[in-house]
Formats: sequence, C-alpha cells, structure tokens
Amino acid sequence: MQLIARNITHRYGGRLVLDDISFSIGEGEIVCVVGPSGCGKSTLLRILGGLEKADEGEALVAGEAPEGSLNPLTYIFQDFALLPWRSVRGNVSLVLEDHGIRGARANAIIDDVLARTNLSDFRDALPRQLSGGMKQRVAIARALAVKPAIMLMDEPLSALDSQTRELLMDDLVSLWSREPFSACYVTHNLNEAVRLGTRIVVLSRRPGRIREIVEIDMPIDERAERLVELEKLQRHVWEIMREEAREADREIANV
Ligand SMILES: Nc1ncnc2c1ncn2[C@@H]1O[C@H](COP(=O)(O)OP(=O)(O)OP(=O)(O)O)[C@@H](O)[C@H]1O
Repeated sequence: MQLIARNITHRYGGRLVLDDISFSIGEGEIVCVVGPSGCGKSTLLRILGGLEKADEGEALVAGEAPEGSLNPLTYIFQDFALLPWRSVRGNVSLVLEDHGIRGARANAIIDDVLARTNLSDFRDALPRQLSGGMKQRVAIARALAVKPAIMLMDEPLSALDSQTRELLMDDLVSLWSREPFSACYVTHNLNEAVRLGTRIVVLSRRPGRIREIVEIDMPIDERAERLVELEKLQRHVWEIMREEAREADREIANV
C-alpha cells in the first residue's frame, strides 16, 4: 500500500499552516519529515492518518493493505501512551482485543511482536518497571501487532536520552532489515532522519512548504558503516534548514 500526500494545504483560524505539500510513501519506505518547530509536521501526520481533514488537497492510499492488517495507518507517539496497570503483554493484547482477537491467535501475534522487539523476557513487567527505551519498544510492538501498512511516527525517540535513542535506532534498523516496514517519521533530529530515511522531506518555517526532498540512495542496514557519507548528507539538510530554524528559535525565545 502507498500513502500519498497530494497538494495538502491547511489553515488554523485563517492562518496558513501547511502549503501545497505533496510526496508519497511507497512500500518499505521510511519517509522522514523534518522542519523547524511549529512548521506543521504533527498536523501533516494527523492529516495523513485521517485524524484531521486538509482544507485543500488530500491524503490518499493506493493499493491493498497487507493481508490481516487490522489498522493500515497506525500511530506511534513520543510519550508511549501505555496503560500503566497493564503488563507489556497486556498492553499489546489490548489492540487485539479491540478487534475481537483473543486466545491462541492473539498469543501467536503477541509472541511474534515481542520477539521482534526483544521484549520476550519482559512480557509480564509493568510499564513503571521499564526504562523509557523499553516503553517505546512496547509501543512499537503494539503498533506491529495490528500489522500496519504504514506507521505514522511522531518524534518517537525524542523523549529518550541520546544513548537510548541510538539503541532504539539500531532496533528500528534491524526490524526494518528483517522485514521492511513503511513509515512517515516526523523528527527534529537530523541524525535520525539520515540514518532511517529513504527520503527526507524538508519543510520550511510557517507556513510549512516543501523546501527540498532529499533522496538517500543507501541501504538502511549499511548506514551505520558509512557515517562519513551520512554526516555529509546531514550537513546538507542542516544547511537547508539553518536560517529558518534560527528564526523559529528566536521567535520562541521572544514569547
Ligand atoms: N488544533 C489546532 N488549532 C489551532 N492551531 C493549531 C492546532 N494544532 C496546531 N496548531 C498550530 O499550527 C502550527 C503547526 O503546529 P504543529 O504541531 O503541526 O507543528 P510541528 O512542526 O509539529 O511543531 P513542533 O516541531 O514544535 O512539534 C503551530 O503554530 C501550532 O500552534
């Protein structure tokens, strides 16, 4: 299944927030969206997931979701959004219960996604017993359980310290290498964008317009070995963003 942003334009209270955004996410592609604070990244993700309707243009899906997909467009948020009274297993099973899946079928799915996210040994733990990184792994396992066609990831690693972020990035790379997934991945972190993105959509400051779409023609699972090239790419993206990020920073400081 493909997800296509077609000429998306959106306003809040008459103020233009997103202006004519077009790009597509094909199967197995991770499309990162970067841009200064307040440029409309989360709004764009909500429109792509159908939580909000664009004033003009639209988010389209093309093709079939994978067989057995319970929720073709599935969000992963920065704050994990786990139920504190449910175990790791219980948090994952919740999304299956919502679809009436219980018993042996649910167990098989849960075992699979916990193994894929290295959580099998933590199945009975409660969220408060887990580190931030582990909590986000649970949120990823929960998302995988519904077999999404495309994951909509809103700064999924930004609540984590830098070491944990590195570990989770490695996890996402190995998850993708074993079974490529598709995602729209919003981030402030350009290192994440160049490590994970098939392409990077760079948005301008308010209103969010596409400044450039940077294609990264390098297999995701080879990138950890090609850091010099990645650094060059990261510098290129930063050059595109620098002045606008500075403006956005000044504006926030002046509030
Ligand atoms: N529901 C809403 N009603 C009115 N204005 C909104 C609403 N949601 C977002 N905005 C405004 O729209 C603009 C874009 O917000 P959005 O959260 O999409 O940006 P962002 O790029 O994700 O920001 P950040 O990088 O800081 O997370 C901001 O100026 C924000 O204040």
